[in-house]
Amino acid sequence: MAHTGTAPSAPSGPPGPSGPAGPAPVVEVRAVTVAFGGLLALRDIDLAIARGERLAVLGPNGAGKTTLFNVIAGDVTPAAGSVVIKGVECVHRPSRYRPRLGVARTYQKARALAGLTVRENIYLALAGLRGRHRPLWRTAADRRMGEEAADVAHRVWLAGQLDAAAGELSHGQQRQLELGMAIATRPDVMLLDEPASGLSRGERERLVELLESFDEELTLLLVEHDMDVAFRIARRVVVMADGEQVTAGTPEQVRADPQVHRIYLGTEAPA
Ligand SMILES: Nc1ncnc2c1ncn2[C@@H]1O[C@H](COP(=O)(O)OP(=O)(O)OP(=O)(O)O)[C@@H](O)[C@H]1O
Repeated sequence: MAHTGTAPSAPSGPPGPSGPAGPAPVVEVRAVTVAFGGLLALRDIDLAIARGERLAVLGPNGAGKTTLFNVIAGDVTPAAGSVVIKGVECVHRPSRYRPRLGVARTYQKARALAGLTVRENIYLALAGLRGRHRPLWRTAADRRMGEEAADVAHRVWLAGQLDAAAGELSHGQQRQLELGMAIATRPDVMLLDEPASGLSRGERERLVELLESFDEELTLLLVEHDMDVAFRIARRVVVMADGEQVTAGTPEQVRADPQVHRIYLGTEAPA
């Protein structure tokens, strides 16, 4: 079985319900196998994520990172295994069920509607949270929604852009809006799909600072190609290759692991 490590708050004992080993993980992936035809994209993967963890999944192309992410997000149903979120078995529940369990995700490609303002896009996320489908002008007339939207924008450093069209924002600001639309759903767990992709160096720096500013109770799982970004955000890093875990540990441990250098970077670890 490919163990991808145990959450730091539950250092001993198998992943499972709350007990002497510590609080139950907020997300548990148990013995998950995903097959695409004859290809095993994930092989018997276990992963336990504690509340408030900052976890990055790294690995070369085709390692299975996105597939693991999609299994947790409910976009891929495994051939075997289970996904338990806050104690609820949800491997066969579709992705639209995840927000009810406090799980939000971001996408590599911006999902915000370019013709709407930052405020209006956040309204859409807030309305989705409440399961309401009502015209935007009615939402805009709701003072409490207005205050909430302003608060969300403030939390993702877009307070000054509330009335700007999403399509006119810089790439980095669009990523901030994407995070804001996820934050608006008041998640316990945020799944970040390559949050740094396509960003300039300065924008990546800002992204790291923004993610570090989030409430420490918020659990972050990111799949990221940019090792620098991943190592700075994550407190634990899981490295995958060929659908299996290669290693897991703190960024320092993973950075120094010769296996990682061989398999992931194709080089030897620096002396
Ligand atoms: N929908 C699919 N149908 C068939 N094969 C797939 C599908 N999705 C992924 N795969 C295959 O599963 C394996 C794992 O892919 P996955 O996208 O999870 O890897 P990854 O680590 O995210 O790679 P990358 O960094 O390139 O995105 C790859 O061999 C990929 O070609």
